[in-house]
Amino acid sequence: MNLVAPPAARIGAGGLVVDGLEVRRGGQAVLRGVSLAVAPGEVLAIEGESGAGKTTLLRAVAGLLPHSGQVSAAARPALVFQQHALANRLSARGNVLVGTLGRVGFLRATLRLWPAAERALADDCLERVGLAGLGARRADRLSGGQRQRVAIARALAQRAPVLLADEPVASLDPGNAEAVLALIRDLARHEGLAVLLCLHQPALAQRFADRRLRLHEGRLHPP
Ligand SMILES: Nc1ncnc2c1ncn2[C@@H]1O[C@H](COP(=O)(O)OP(=O)(O)OP(=O)(O)O)[C@@H](O)[C@H]1O
Repeated sequence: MNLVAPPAARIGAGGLVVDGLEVRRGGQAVLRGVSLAVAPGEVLAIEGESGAGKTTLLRAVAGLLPHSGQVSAAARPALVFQQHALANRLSARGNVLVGTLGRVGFLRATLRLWPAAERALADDCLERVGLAGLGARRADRLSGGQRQRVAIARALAQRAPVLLADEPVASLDPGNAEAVLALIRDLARHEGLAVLLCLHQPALAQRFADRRLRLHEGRLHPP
């Protein structure tokens, strides 16, 4: 087993524990018994060359890929992707409200009958990511950095205890990349989120993550 974890006492009810994760894609073993743990308030960065299996790891942890092994989290993790995956025609607030779908229900969401409390939460999430006042702006009229902040606000609106972020700054310029990673780190610290993120750039991982691991040949190693 490839167990790389902080002291067990640090993993509270809100953290993430992955044990013996195995995933095959296209007939090949991509993950071969990956185990890790992320405590609430902690940022764990996964590095690795292209094709190492970083996206596969996050998608399996999110329950989006068939796998064997155990994934334990208090609730379904929230996901932030490299390409934001925002609905362009919706406002920033509308995109954040999508994060509340699990509570509000598809029918009310389709009719845009969002409860006042969820609208207030969406505005609060936008404020927490530094976008107060931009709630009404269409997503396709936001900058790349602002769009990634909306994606993070949408994840916050899910109220998930675990945030999975796949190359969240790959499409951003260096200044925006640092600002978004600082935001993710601060949200972990102040709101107790357990954050598992994939990053290409070791220098950024070194600056913004509490711990780093490298995925190589299907297993986790020290960086
Ligand atoms: N849909 C798929 N079907 C079959 N094999 C796949 C599929 N998606 C990815 N793979 C393979 O799984 C392996 C891991 O891919 P993955 O996308 O997880 O790597 P990655 O580390 O995220 O790469 P990158 O940094 O380039 O995004 C690769 O060998 C890839 O070719």
